[in-house]
Amino acid sequence: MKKVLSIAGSDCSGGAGIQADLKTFAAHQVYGMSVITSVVAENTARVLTYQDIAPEIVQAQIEAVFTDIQPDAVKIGMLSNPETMKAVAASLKKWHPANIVLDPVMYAKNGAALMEAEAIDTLITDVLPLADVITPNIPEAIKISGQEISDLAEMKTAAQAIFASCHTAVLIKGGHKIGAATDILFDGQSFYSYSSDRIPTTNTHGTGCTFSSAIAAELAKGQSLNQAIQQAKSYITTAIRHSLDIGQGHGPTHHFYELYQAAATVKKGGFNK
Ligand SMILES: Nc1ncnc2c1ncn2[C@@H]1O[C@H](COP(=O)(O)OP(=O)(O)OP(=O)(O)O)[C@@H](O)[C@H]1O
Ligand SMILES: Cc1ncc(COP(=O)(O)O)c(N)n1
Repeated sequence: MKKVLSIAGSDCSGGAGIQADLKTFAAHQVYGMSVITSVVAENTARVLTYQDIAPEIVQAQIEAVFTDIQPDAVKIGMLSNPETMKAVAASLKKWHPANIVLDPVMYAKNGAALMEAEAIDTLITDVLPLADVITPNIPEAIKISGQEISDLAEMKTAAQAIFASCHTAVLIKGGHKIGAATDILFDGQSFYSYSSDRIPTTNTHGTGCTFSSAIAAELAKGQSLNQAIQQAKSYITTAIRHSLDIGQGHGPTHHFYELYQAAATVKKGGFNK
């Protein structure tokens, strides 16, 4: 069985962070592991507060995993401060795992900050270059690139600018744009586009976490980056289509193996909910 590690924050309400990642891994039938970077007191509507795990404990968790089990892919989510970023970067340099997918989490769906504003420089210089692909949403891509993004052409320009600074493939997610949910990948040479109709729902808590974990699971299974994103795009679209009306804010995406199978069928053109 393929093994995938998530290094991310904990969402006690179960929709985003480590909890979404482990559910996604289970649906993909890969063995999931977790290194917790921060404990976030949050629910579908708001973030109350969070407490970061000490950097040496983050490193010790990574050490515990890698001295025993070699992950086939690593997904990285919430890293709220420069010290945690540096600790994770040092561990990645030590163990140099294959297939690192980094979701540069800055805000929760409701707008609450999950990364300190001054950590952006460390993110860009120390962490992004270690990933194989990064998956910013539009507000995150604006912060990283320093460019405005209001349409697909500007998504492409921003992806090129981000690639120029970190030499890592960049997948900018269009979930925050009006219109179709179109994501753009720039791998340093070519652009690829992944699109689905926008599903009319506010139940999108954890979409970014789910998508990046699905990409990591597919890379662990040996798919190319383009294939992995195609499969993961079908999975996130299906998980949003079946999202749950739980809680008073943005309900969570839904995960189970049958959804993964259904998503695989969508890709072949046969599944139509
Ligand atoms: N309403 C929607 N309908 C269809 N696809 C969507 C919708 N919202 C988001 N997506 C897709 O979900 C994936 C995650 O994108 P999104 O921009 O929501 O990530 P994110 O903002 O990082 O998520 P989060 O805020 O949960 O961290 C992308 O493939 C995006 O196109
Ligand atoms: C621990 C953690 N990590 C990431 C997110 C972003 O996900 P979302 O924007 O869907 O709330 C989150 N809310 N909590």
